[in-house]
Amino acid sequence: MDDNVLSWFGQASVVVSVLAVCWTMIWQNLQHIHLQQFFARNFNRRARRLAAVVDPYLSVTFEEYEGGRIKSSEAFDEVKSYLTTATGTRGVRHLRAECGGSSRRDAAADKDKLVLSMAKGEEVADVFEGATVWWSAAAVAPRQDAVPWSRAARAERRFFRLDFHEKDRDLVLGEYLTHVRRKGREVMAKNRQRRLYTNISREGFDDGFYRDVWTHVPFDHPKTFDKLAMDPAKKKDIIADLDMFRNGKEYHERVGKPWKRGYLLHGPPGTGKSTMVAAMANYLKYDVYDFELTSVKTNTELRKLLIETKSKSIMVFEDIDCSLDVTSKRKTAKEEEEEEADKEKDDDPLRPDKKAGTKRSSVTLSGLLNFIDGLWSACGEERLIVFTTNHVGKLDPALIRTGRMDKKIEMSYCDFESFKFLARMHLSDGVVEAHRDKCDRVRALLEEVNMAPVDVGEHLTPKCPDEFEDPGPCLDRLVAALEKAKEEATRPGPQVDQQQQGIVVEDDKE
Ligand SMILES: Nc1ncnc2c1ncn2[C@@H]1O[C@H](COP(=O)(O)OP(=O)(O)OP(=O)(O)O)[C@@H](O)[C@H]1O
Ligand SMILES: [Mg+2]
Repeated sequence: MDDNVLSWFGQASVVVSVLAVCWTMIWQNLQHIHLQQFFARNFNRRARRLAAVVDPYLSVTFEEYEGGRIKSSEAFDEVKSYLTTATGTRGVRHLRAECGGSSRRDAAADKDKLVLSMAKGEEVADVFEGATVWWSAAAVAPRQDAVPWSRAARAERRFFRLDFHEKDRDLVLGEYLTHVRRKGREVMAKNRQRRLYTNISREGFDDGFYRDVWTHVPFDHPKTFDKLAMDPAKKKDIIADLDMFRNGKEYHERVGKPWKRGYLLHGPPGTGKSTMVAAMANYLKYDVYDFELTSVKTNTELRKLLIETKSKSIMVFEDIDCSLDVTSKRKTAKEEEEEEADKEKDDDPLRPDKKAGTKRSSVTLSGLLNFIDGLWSACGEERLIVFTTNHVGKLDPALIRTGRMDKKIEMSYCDFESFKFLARMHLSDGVVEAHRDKCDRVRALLEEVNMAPVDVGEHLTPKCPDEFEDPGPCLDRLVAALEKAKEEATRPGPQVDQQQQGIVVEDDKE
């Protein structure tokens, strides 16, 4: 009996083994005629059908970051803005409030306006052409095992989720989402608060892929072109150039050029370079990204900052000659690679020799050149890059060649036309005519000595309420200051730089 059972088991195991081998061979051959996929597909379809019966709802998520957290998602921002509309927040019990129009020049009603959106964990229903959809705001908590110095891993991942019935699939994924994005963009334009961004330095704990590579305040600079003293023809020329740029989408597409333009503003201190940037931003209604290069440690970090800038913006590099070595002989690619690797090591917070508080800008000239017109410079559109400097002669020619800096504007000392403009702005419209003698004296002195508009403006500023009524003392102060400057300039010793009067605009047309 025992022997029989054993032999039966033996035979059965042989049969099973043979069957297994046969099945493997047949299965492998079936792959060639795609039957395996056919079975798999059929099975999946059945599983999906079963799931659809149990749960007929589909969902779409809109994550805050795309491209491996490199770039914030436009779709996320559009959905967020869409959900701030009355439809988007109806029935929501917990709302988030942010300031709307905050400009000093906004009407009082706009100034008090709050933009309301739903808080995390809330859900809201929306109806579109008879279909009901549900939006919810959620966030995934940071990983518990996240390395302490990795901000990306430590930051929560926010997203919006859209749920809808399968029968509305085409309507929702087609028309509804297009409607949401379009409406969201409209709301963004309406609530748009212009911003001044800065890249603050985070010593140690920063891997750069954090959502806050830029921090910002509302951009509320009061300077406009009609408050900027300069040759009217030159001003008109700059404004026309900005208009051409703003309306140049089609042109840039046609010639296959990234939609950006470089401006170099150079001239002595106090001649209005930074003021010009503010006037440009106000004219174009763009945001301003103020690049503090001394806080940027590597070329890679500079690229991350570039990626995180938005369209319709001005990227400013103030005093570029002071921020990094733009005059040195360029290094070989290998030298730069080694230097970059060294800096990456320097940034490691766990490095024992890392000294807190040591600060250095290690962006190289080639890093900056790549920033301006390398491959990455084409991500994003409608952006101006502005460099300002007091010493244009110190800059490497490659940095300011046409294509990188398309328009070069020299800001110079005050001439008589600029003086008249400043006098009318600071004092009154008829001041030049009412004080002809004093103004003639100013004219003669301005032909002999250099004075920056900032100083002329300071002397002309009334120092007490009476001086608004009688601007004579302001003009006297200016005459006295100019005479003193003339005396100092004629005294034996180092010669004062006699720069060309007025504001000179050189234009490198493409
Ligand atoms: N051309 C100008 N028209 C009107 N105001 C001017 C002009 N130039 C300078 N100012 C005034 O002088 C002040 C300083 O100007 P601004 O900061 O623009 O000079 P800058 O050229 O950027 O100087 P720096 O080279 O030191 O950075 C500002 O408050 C501005 O209002
Ligand atoms: Mg300046």
